[in-house]
Amino acid sequence: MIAKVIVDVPTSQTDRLFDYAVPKEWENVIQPGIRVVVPFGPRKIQGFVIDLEKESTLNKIKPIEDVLDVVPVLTQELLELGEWLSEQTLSFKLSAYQLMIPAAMRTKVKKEIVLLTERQNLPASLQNYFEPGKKTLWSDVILDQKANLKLVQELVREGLLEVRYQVEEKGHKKTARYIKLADPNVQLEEIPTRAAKQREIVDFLKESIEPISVQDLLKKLQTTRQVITALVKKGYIHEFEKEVYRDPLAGVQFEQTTPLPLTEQQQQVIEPILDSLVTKQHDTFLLHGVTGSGKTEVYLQAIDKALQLGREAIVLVPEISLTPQMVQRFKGRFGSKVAVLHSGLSMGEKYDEWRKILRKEVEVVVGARSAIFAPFTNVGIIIIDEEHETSYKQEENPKYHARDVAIFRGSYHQCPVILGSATPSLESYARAKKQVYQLLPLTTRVNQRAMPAVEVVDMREELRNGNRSMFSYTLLEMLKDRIEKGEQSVLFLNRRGYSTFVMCRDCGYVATCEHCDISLTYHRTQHSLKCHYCGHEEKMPNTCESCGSDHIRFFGSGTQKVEEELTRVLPTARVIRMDIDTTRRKGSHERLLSAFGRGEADILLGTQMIAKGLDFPKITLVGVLAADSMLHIPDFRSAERTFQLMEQVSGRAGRHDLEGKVIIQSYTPDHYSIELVKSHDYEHFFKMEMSQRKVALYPPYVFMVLINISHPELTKVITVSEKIASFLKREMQESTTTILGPVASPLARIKDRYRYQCMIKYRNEPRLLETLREIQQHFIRDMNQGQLQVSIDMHPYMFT
Ligand SMILES: Nc1ncnc2c1ncn2[C@@H]1O[C@H](COP(=O)(O)OP(=O)(O)OP(=O)(O)O)[C@@H](O)[C@H]1O
Ligand SMILES: [Zn+2]
Ligand SMILES: [Zn+2]
Repeated sequence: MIAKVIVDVPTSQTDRLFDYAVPKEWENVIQPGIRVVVPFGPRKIQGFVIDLEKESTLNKIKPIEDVLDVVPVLTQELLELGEWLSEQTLSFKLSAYQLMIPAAMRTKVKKEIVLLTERQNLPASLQNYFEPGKKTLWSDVILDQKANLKLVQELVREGLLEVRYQVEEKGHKKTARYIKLADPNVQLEEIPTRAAKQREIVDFLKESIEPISVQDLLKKLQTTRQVITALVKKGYIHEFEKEVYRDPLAGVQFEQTTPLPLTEQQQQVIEPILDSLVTKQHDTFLLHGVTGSGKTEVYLQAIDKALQLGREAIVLVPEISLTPQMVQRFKGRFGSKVAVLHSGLSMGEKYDEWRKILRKEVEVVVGARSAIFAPFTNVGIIIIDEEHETSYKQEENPKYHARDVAIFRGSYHQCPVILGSATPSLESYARAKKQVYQLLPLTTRVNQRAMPAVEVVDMREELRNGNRSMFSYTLLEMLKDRIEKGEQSVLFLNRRGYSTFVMCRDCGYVATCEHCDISLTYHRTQHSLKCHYCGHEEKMPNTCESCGSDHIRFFGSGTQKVEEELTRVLPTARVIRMDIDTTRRKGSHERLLSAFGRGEADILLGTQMIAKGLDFPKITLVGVLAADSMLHIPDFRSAERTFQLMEQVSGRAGRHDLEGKVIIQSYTPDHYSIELVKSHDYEHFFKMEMSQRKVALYPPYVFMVLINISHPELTKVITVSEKIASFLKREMQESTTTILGPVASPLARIKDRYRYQCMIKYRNEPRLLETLREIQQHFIRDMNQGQLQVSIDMHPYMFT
């Protein structure tokens, strides 16, 4: 028997299956999805077993040296998914598989085998490894006798043993002492009546189904340690170690919630979802529901159905909205059936949550992007909330999009996938229009609550009227009014995109590229404006091309500056500032939000991180300080992002009984992405934006690939970039595919590496993946030496 192994060496040459002999004793034990240690040249390294075969075509193969898992850490589905993912993202198979297992398992920590039963219940040959009070290391058992592995594997399956990583962490409290009856049928009369306390314990244990921890028992029965010890000595009860998970939410009380009666619209959208669940059909739904329309309740009830059918649920939410408020809603409905995965967890906590999934101790996982790889085997529904969020795309290798993975898994399990958003991505909405996805609209807020009234303030006008402050008269008046009434306000400042573009403060004019319809970027060193798509360059103007004013300059200020200004104009206002600086420490994000929730501040001032998920009844005013800053990022999605963000921020106001009001300050109030927020008209925005994309040839009309080339020497970057561009021009279909560049990247130098990029726009290019692979292969030697980097991003979201 031989095993086909992907080894832990991330290079192109080793990105293939290697053959290793399976030792006789390990046949039928080693399965696909198990990790092994194999000799590789002079070293011993880890690898994933992908497949097993009768024999090898090679005549000399080395044997597997050690086994790292008793049960596969990757299911058959995940093995196939990894293969597909590495093809689609042009990355190493190894990297794809490593995405799917928790970091704790990739570190070099020791494993121990934990006894979950009495020693005498083990086969005789294993008993000696388990001395009372001593830890049993995996390596001692397995490497001693190869045949032990098979035994251990069986015992793990039967639940008598468990293999556990020793992830050492601060505050690590992994096990507790537990007790249970030695003989569940013990007669109470056997214990002398004078030992009343002992009788009480035995009586209690006879009644309880689950083992109880010593600590809990002491508290419950008001008894002492001595009584327990006496019972253990007499052999009536057993004391043992039991794992307690590191629970990130320990101590947090979740109020149990029950399904709400659905509104008519909610009823209409849930029906097709339940249909596809029951008939085991893979459909992708786009749940387009305005802010506050009750999408979450639809998710909850659809998940409920999946669980009733004995299937599992995966829910993705953006990292930024994985707040206790969000987690609460899932834990409140499904309690301990929910595992939560997000980047705020420690390595050990993540490992614990992941194991709960693998062992089927939970049925629902709520998590950020990587939770899409949850090792469930009977998935019944996959939900991606806020599907338009770009954080669902991973920006490092493998550069995958969680939506694509969701659809792969949905089709594997023949189950529905729900993409939900108040402002769907253009790509998804276009697919829904073409009936690739099924559109499910929720057009009104729950209980007919009004959408907030939006007013756009023209900041050019303010300047003309002599107001040079960053707050318009209207916004300032409204803020004062809310403070007087004891209501709350949210002030949103967009930090992205500052000081890359130049704008006329008199007329709002922003210079754009005449070829690409993309904002030009200011380059300080040459004092010029450049296009990062095609390379077009022009001189920095001294006067506005549109109105002749000389008020043409950079734009922007930070949250700290806004806060200072705010306390100057509104000295009595209590302000909570939320930005990267104030939320650096673990837990500070939640602390600030709950302080605001308790009404300890009048104004919440913040960046992107306050744009979504907030559901506070007293927020009646939302102010957006500079709506334009995102609009002029050199990115073809900038209008889409602006509309989405404005709509999301507006959605925070007036979600409950009090009416909401939104003030958007802008230098380009007539731009459709700002103008259309007034009427909350997504459909109209979609039409406008689609026509722009059509003219300029951007997704969803074409697909894109971004190739980034970097090297410490500028000349080398330029030569390689030019070679790549001309190779592409030769290989791709001239009539339907466009190659843009090479051109310096928006961030032209990072960490002393010069950066250039090429872009491909295509509709249908059957040889694309193959050609890109060829490029990777061609520069393999330079790349291995670490100097040159050529990174390929299929369907890119970041153009820096
Ligand atoms: N059927 C219902 N009956 C009564 N209240 C409901 C119902 N469905 C949802 N709600 C309530 O309406 C409010 C808004 O719902 P929810 O937060 O789910 O909306 P959403 O569409 O997810 O909004 P957003 O996109 O802004 O996050 C919540 O307070 C929720 O509890
Ligand atoms: Zn251009
Ligand atoms: Zn002007």
